[in-house]
Amino acid sequence: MKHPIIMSTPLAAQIAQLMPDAAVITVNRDCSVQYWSPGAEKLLGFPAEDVMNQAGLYGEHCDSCQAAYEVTANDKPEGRILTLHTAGGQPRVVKKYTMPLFDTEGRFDGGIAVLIAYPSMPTVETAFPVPGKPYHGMISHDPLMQNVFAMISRVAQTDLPVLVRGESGTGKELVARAIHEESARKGQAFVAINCAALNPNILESELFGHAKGAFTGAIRQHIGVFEQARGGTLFLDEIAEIPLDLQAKLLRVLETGEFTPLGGERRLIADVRIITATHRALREEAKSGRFRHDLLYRLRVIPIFLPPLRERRHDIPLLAKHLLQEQAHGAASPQINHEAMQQLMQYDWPGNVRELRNVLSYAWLMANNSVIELQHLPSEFMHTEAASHIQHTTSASKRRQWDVDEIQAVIARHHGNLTQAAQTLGISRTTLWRKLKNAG
Ligand SMILES: Nc1ncnc2c1ncn2[C@@H]1O[C@H](COP(=O)(O)OP(=O)(O)OP(=O)(O)O)[C@@H](O)[C@H]1O
Repeated sequence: MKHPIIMSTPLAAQIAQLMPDAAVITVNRDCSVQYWSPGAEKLLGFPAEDVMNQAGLYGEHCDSCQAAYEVTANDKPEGRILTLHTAGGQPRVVKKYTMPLFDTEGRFDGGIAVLIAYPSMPTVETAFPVPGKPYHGMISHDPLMQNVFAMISRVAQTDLPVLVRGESGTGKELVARAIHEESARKGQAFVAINCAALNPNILESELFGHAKGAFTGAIRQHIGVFEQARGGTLFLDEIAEIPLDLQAKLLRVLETGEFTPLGGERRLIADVRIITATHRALREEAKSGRFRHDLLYRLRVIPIFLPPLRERRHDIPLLAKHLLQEQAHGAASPQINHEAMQQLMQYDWPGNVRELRNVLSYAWLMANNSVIELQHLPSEFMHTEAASHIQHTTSASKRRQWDVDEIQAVIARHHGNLTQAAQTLGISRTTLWRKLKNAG
C-alpha cells in the first residue's frame, strides 16, 4: 500500500515560499486545481482565480502533453521537460516534477506539481540550446540552426516520427542522437542503420531480423534493429534508398506497431521511436514514384531541415575553433591565420561539417603544432591567387624542412604504413622513399 501523504494548502503555500520562482500547484483526484502559487502566476501568466477548481486544465496549452498541470497516480519522481504556452500565448519550456498523493486507504488523492523554467535549472546537462555553445556536440550561431536546436528540445518530449533532411555531413545523425538524449528513451538503445549501405536483399533481415533457417544461409537467428532498439530510438539513415517492397513492409509496421522477423512465427511489438534522414527531397521522390506517399506522410510528421555549411559560412570560424579544441583533447589547440581562414570561408564545403573536420585534422598535422597557415591546407585550397602568392613566398629551405616534418607526422599517424602515408600526402610511394632518404 502507498504511504498516505496529506498535502494541505498551507503546506503547499510554504513550499511555494521556499521556491518563489517555481510554479507550485496542487490538484485533487479529479485533477482540479486546489492551490496555485504566486510563482505559477509569474511563470505561466494565469491568475489563481482563473484556474482554481478547474479540472484537466489547459491541454491545449501544452505542445507535448495531454494536460499541462495534471498529476496521475503512476507519476514517477523524475522531471519532464514540457513546452507550455503562457496566458499571453508565449511558449515556455519548463521542467515539471510531480508527486501523486494517496489517502489512508491507498487510493489516489491528487498530488503536487512543481514547474521550473527549464534553462534556470541548476542540473541542466547543458542541454538547453544556448547560441554559440555546443548543443549535444553541435555548434552554430546561425538562426536556422538555433531553431533546429529548439525544435529538438520540443520534439524530444513526444514520440512523433521525425524526418531530418540535409546534405551529407550536415549533422543529421547528431540531430537524431540529440533527440534521443533529450527524450524519455534516453538510457535505452540508440540504433542507427544506413539503408543505402546495405544490399536490398539483406536490408529486410537487418530491419526485422530472421529466424534460423528462414532462407538459405540463415544458419542462426538474427535480431533485427527494430528489436535491438526496443524501448529506445531507431535511426534509419538514407531512408529514400529502401526498395518499394520494403517500404510497404515498413509502412505496415508503422501502422500496426508490430512486426514479424523473416521466417518467424511470433509477431513482436515495435516499441521504438523512429527518426529517419535523407539527403533527397522525399516529396520529389514520392512524386516520381520512387517513394510511397503514404510512408512519406507517416515518417515526415516533424520535418527538420539542416542547411548546408556554405549557406552558413559565418559558422565556419566558430566550428573550426570547436573542432580543433575537440581534437586537442584539452591541450592548447592551434590557431588559424587570417589567409587560411579566408580560404576556409570561401570554399563551398560539399562534404559540409564532416569535410571541415577532416580538413582541419589534415591542416593541424601539417602545421605540426604551430599556427595553421594556407600552405597547411589540402591542395584544393591552394588554387587561388592568394594561395599561389603565399606558396611562392615560402622559402625553399623552410619548405624542405617542413616537408620532412610533414612526412614524418603523416607516417606516424598511419602507424608506419608508407602506402597510406603516401596517399594522404598525394605523392607516390617512390617519391616518399626518396624524400625520406634525402632527409636522412
Ligand atoms: N553543427 C555541428 N557542430 C559540430 N560538429 C558537427 C556539426 N554538424 C556536424 N558535425 C560533425 O560532422 C560530422 C558528420 O556529422 P553526421 O554524421 O551527423 O552527419 P550526417 O548528415 O548524418 O552525414 P551522412 O549523411 O553522410 O551520414 C560528425 O563528425 C559531426 O560530429
